[in-house]
Amino acid sequence: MYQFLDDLNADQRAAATAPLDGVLLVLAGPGTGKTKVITARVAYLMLHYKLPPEDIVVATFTKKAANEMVERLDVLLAQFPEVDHKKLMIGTFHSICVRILRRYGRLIGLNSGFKIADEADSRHLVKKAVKTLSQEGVDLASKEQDVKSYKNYISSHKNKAQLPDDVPSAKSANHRNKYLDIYREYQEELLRNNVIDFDDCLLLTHTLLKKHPYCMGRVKHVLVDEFQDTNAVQLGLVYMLSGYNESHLHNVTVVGDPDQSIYGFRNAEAENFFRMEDYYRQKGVTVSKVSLTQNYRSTSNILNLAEQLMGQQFGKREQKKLKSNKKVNLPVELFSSADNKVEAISISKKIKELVDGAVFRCSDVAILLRAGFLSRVIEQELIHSNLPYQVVHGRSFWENKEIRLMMNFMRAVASDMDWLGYSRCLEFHVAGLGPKSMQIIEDLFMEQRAHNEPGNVLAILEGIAEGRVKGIMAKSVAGIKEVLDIIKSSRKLLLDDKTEQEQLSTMFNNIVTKTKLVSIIAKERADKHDSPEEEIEANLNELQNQLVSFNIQEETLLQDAYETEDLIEVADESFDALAETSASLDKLTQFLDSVYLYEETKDAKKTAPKITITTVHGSKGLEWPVVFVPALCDGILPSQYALNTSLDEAKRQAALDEERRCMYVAVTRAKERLFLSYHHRALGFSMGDQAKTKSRFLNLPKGFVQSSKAAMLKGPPLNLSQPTSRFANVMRSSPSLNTTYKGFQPASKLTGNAFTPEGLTKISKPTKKRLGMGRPLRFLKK
Ligand SMILES: Nc1ncnc2c1ncn2[C@@H]1O[C@H](COP(=O)(O)OP(=O)(O)OP(=O)(O)O)[C@@H](O)[C@H]1O
Repeated sequence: MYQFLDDLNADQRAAATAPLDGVLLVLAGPGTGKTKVITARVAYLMLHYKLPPEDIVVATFTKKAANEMVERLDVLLAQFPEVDHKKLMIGTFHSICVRILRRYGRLIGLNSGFKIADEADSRHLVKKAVKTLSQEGVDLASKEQDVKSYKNYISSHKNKAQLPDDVPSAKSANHRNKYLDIYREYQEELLRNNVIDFDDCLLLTHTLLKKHPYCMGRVKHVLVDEFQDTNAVQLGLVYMLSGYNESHLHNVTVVGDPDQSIYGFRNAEAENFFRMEDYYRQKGVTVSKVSLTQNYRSTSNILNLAEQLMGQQFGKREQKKLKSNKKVNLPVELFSSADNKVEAISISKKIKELVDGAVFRCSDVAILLRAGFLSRVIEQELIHSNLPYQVVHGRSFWENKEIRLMMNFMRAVASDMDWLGYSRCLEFHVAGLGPKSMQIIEDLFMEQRAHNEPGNVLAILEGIAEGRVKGIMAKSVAGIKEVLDIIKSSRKLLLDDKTEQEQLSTMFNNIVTKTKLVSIIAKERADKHDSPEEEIEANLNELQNQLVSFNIQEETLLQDAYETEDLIEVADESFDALAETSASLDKLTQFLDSVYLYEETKDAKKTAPKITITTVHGSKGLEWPVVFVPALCDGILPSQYALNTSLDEAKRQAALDEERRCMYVAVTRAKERLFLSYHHRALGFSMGDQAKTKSRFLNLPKGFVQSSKAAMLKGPPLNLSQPTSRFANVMRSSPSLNTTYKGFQPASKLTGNAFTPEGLTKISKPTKKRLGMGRPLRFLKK
């Protein structure tokens, strides 16, 4: 009927074309085409059942997955120009919720110009809540560790859809729950500061839809990808989004694989499949299930190993019988090395062998790591071997000081209501601005907020600059004037008669230059590096790239006039409050939102031919012909936490099961070749070398892997004093160290460093040092 259905096998087609009404659960193993099916189903819903795209909600696990789905739809629907799939409400749960809150948040007292709090904001506000309660006489510990446990308490309740009043102990008057007091005070702080935290994106939408379900009353179908990683609030959101439109009640499609549930630390619950089934059956809704067993990705050796691994699971699990369609079936290789450096050398040699044999290209290869810190030693060896690679960033990139500061300056440029963003800029840039002066400014802002105004930090700072506020030292007033100049001049640049990309990049450079960010942070790091500018500039270039190349998400669903009169009023007020002065400012705001929602904007698969290094969590939903999973040692995979004997048995087993699923996700990314490895010593830790043992997950019966002892470590010894030009070539191709975007001047140019749009001209000592170059490696000295 539709050509795209011809590309599906019978089970896949049954899922894609299932009846519109009712609940469809697609439970299937890795590589069985779940993504393909959900995409085809969306197309089918629009074409066959004529559902308007703006009435369909599609929740994906990452922004990347949403983009990929839209691209696939571009192809599937090429012959149907009448269907505008760009209007789909598609994105991560968090981004969909933020869009809903921006539009209707007013109904629950939220200001539409809210910002999303980052880790630092949220920690700061917890500390503030503790301070306020302590001043009221509550005895509270306030060490970093305590703050962390307060945050965990808050987050775990938010993930169960419990606001302070919903926490069970809130109803018992018998004892005072200090944690709950902090939670309550923290929520007030968020509101006072006009920010919401990461968990609130979901929780507040949940609260909104509970009270005002008609807001999203036109939704006709809800689809969720990677359903095994949803938490209780997300499940509740699915119920609500699909539970109001009477003509399309409870129309839901979810796809997923309980074996790939690896977000337990964010309270994801793989049992949601079964909960959902029970919930709808009790409501008398038809629930149908389709399972997919044909695997199109991996060889049978890879599939057998994966199944064997999951057979060790403590928890209940149905056996999977996946069939491979691959003709060539090479063994999975396992090798052990004396230490992590030998392991890294073995990996780069093996990659060279595969690439030189012209069987694979570098872009066919991925190295998947349990934790980001494991990449350093591997990067070093890839550079030595002249192998181009890219590191797909984890959270750590966003935690660099220069990145956090730039983000705060951009937050201030984007909104005058963002006191937390402004306060970090003031702390950084204004000399002599002590806690007392900061308190004066904060009090003025809070006074505005107490009068139900959104708050305007810029106006307060202007008041100070004009001498209308007492108590701020003259030296600080001069600094405040500079901050005002940075913000105002940056905004002006966003209105210049230039392309959007040029506006954003000149705005970015303006902040870098006027704050003297590079030299100030470099000075702070001088004791750790010989010349840290290079690393700071590389990071800033990367941030600038991400900003300029950011893809704005269409918000059509929420801009359509389908609402009742009351809702139109709410939405219009929100729109007025958000009335932006330029498209670039709009884009800046969306970019900031996406970063605070931790949505990686760079696409791992779309860059030049390079080896990908990423974490297992970052590899979800992706596939490569060749996959290496190194450092399979107890304490790494499974992580130390899961081995902690002080945990009670049930918790320890659950943690181990989650770690095992992590390994399952890693190995099932491989299409043709899979290389597993471990080492006996980890070198180069500040506490000294560490002895390591083989991961318990590798205790497999004979025949599943082909073992060797660092057998690949052959060939000429590595020359560690290679000419710098050789490094330069590699550095040029490594975006993690130097990226440029066509059409704008890299931030590094402003400080005249060795970066050029073409790449690095030399590797300086600090970079070598960061990557551990320039000193003989221990194992070679032996
Ligand atoms: N019917 C089919 N015919 C040919 N190739 C297919 C078919 N279905 C899926 N594939 C291919 O199989 C691979 C895996 O598909 P997809 O990424 O959709 O799987 P998945 O089930 O979402 O995997 P995972 O859960 O591991 O992320 C892709 O390369 C896809 O193009």
